[in-house]
Amino acid sequence: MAADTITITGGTPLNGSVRVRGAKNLVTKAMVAALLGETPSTLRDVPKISDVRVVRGLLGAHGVKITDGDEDGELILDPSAVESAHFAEINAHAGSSRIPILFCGPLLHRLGEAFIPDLGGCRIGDRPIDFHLDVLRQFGAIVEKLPSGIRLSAPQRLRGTKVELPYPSVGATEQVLLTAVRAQGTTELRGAAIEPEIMDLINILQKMGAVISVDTDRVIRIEGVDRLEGYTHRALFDRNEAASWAAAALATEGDIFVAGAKQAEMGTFLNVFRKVGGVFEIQDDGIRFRHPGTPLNPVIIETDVHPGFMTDWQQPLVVALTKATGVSIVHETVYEQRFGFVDALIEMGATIQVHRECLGSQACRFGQRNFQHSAVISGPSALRAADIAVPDLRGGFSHVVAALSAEGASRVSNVGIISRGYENFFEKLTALGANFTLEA
Ligand SMILES: CC(=O)N[C@H]1[C@@H](OP(=O)(O)OP(=O)(O)OC[C@H]2O[C@@H](n3ccc(=O)[nH]c3=O)[C@H](O)[C@@H]2O)O[C@H](CO)[C@@H](O)[C@@H]1O
Ligand SMILES: C=C(OP(=O)(O)O)C(=O)O
Repeated sequence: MAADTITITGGTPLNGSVRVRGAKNLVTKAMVAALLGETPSTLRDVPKISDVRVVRGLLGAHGVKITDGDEDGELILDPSAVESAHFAEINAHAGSSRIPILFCGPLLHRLGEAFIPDLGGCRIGDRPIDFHLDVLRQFGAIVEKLPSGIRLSAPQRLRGTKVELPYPSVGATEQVLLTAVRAQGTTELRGAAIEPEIMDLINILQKMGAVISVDTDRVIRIEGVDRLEGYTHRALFDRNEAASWAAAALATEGDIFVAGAKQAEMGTFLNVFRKVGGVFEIQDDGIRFRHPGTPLNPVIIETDVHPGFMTDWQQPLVVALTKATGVSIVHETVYEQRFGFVDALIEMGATIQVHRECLGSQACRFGQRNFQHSAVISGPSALRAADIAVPDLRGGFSHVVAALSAEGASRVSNVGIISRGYENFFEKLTALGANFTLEA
């Protein structure tokens, strides 16, 4: 279903079961890693989301042959005929994803050149790529800013280096990993991000023949090798999707079993879910999340890099916090502009104020810089229907959940963006008993 506007009649709790497959934030990078292998790779549990389609198109434009395997969600990626692609072709495929920047290291190793297209991704801050370009330069890449975009070249083999990131960026850490594994010599990365998706990417690279050790205090050491093989891997589950459905269960007073969710990668979320009053049951094949049937509690949260409270969990949870009795505070420390989505919630009757100050125990990078990055949510509020437009992926999920928990019929436009990160979103809503119609 490709409809972009949905009419939702709220008031029905979401009850039932949904299954999450491989994480958007791992699967797409695993697909890029296949470029590094001399032999084909097999990736399992790949969800049908638009970010996967974008990366598939971009790999195809570079000569990678991708076929579906026998199992549903299995991709075979054959990189034996990798070739350069033209700027126009790359830009045409780059779409709404941020992943194209991660092609740089593998393409520099294989072809000696790479182009960086216009990047997509959610507009929740400036999202510069300075860390990426700085580390690529440190490996020996030449970065040229041309009128048509950024071209990178590696006249000689890239060399291992000592890198220290100013902030534990997920993407820049992956950039270092995907570049260092085939560079000459050892790379030491300090200030690395250590999100579970990064650890799973390291698992994949190790299967390919890489030598990577994760030390204490955000230090990762990579010993470059001359050759990597293809891998076979089942992707880590999408903990961000799982957290979204958990928040939806709370906001709609429902009960949702998320098949495929696992405790280990969700510990920080589960603590907060419990503090809000949510009830969860860890089972062998998933986690059941439900509303307690009594009023929800307010909480104070600061988003942070792993093992902190993930920023991508914040937006869906805020909807549930509009229903809690008392004042909740969310201090967003990862992105400077991630509260645009609350305007729609306010229009629907939520009481939310957004502040420039750091309302938390840590002064973050955005304090004193005029970014509205702390939200104060006072509840409980009975939300009412409105006509709203989805601003970004998680904001979109939140808007849909707000409409599902509101009284009356809401019209939510631009819902197509939600397919960037949620597989079979409308089918899942139907399975959970949501009352909605899609505009043709
Ligand atoms: C596809 C993917 O995996 N997306 C995830 C990834 O995004 P992404 O990899 O883009 O996020 P980063 O961790 O790099 O960004 C974190 C912060 O660092 C800043 N920064 C980053 C790079 C840079 O060169 N310069 C710079 O200043 C960003 O503007 C942001 O404020 O990690 C984020 C943080 O967990 C998640 O919210 C995204 O879902
Ligand atoms: C911010 C997100 O993703 P991206 O980096 O792909 O925009 C997200 O998944 O919430």
